[in-house]
Amino acid sequence: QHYKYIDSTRVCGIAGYKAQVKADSNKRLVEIIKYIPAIKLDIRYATTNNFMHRVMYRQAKAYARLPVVKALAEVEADLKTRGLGLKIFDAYRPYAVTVAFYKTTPDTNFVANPKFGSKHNRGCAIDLTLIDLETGKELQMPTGFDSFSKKASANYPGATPLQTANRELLKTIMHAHGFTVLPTEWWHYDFDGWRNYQLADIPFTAL
Ligand SMILES: C[C@@H](N)C(=O)N[C@H](C)C(=O)O
Ligand SMILES: [Zn+2]
Repeated sequence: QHYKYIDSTRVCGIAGYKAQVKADSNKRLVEIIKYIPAIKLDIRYATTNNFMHRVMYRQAKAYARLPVVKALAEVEADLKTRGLGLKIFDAYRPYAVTVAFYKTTPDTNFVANPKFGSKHNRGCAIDLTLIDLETGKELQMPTGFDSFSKKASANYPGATPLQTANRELLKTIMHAHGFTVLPTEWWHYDFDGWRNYQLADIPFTAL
């Protein structure tokens, strides 16, 4: 496979991925819901309700590397004691989708540069928010998902006290379990060990 923005040796396809998993089973991309059954999914890129206004995924599924999902399970357990849960908007994202995003929205504050790829392409980034377990409703945050604006900044100072408290609670719990927030997007978290995982361009249907 030839890529416009990156040397193709830096992006693995299904054969390379299978070889990596054979050598190290922690490299597996696993379906998050199989490990965290109570998690809610709203996979926007499998719908037209996203900034591309196009269906980008053929399946509404969320995958991530096994250690990422184990860390997320700890987050979920921690939140459960507070009556809260998680809703996922996106997780592993094939590299080709990042390229498509960048072609329409070449703003690297909000869309990864395909020259470097996204942590999503490594199966090491999650876009998510908090929900109330009793009502199933999202907690109020400063903006909606993929609102590409200054208000989406992880430290935006102008949100209401409730929105700020919710955003900061998410940040505190995610940071305690090995994730770091993206400064420009309150909903995007990178797994701290992301360097150990290669960029991948494998459709969900092949996993
Ligand atoms: C597109 C948005 N949801 C996102 O994930 N942005 C970051 C910067 C990325 O593409 O990695
Ligand atoms: Zn993201």
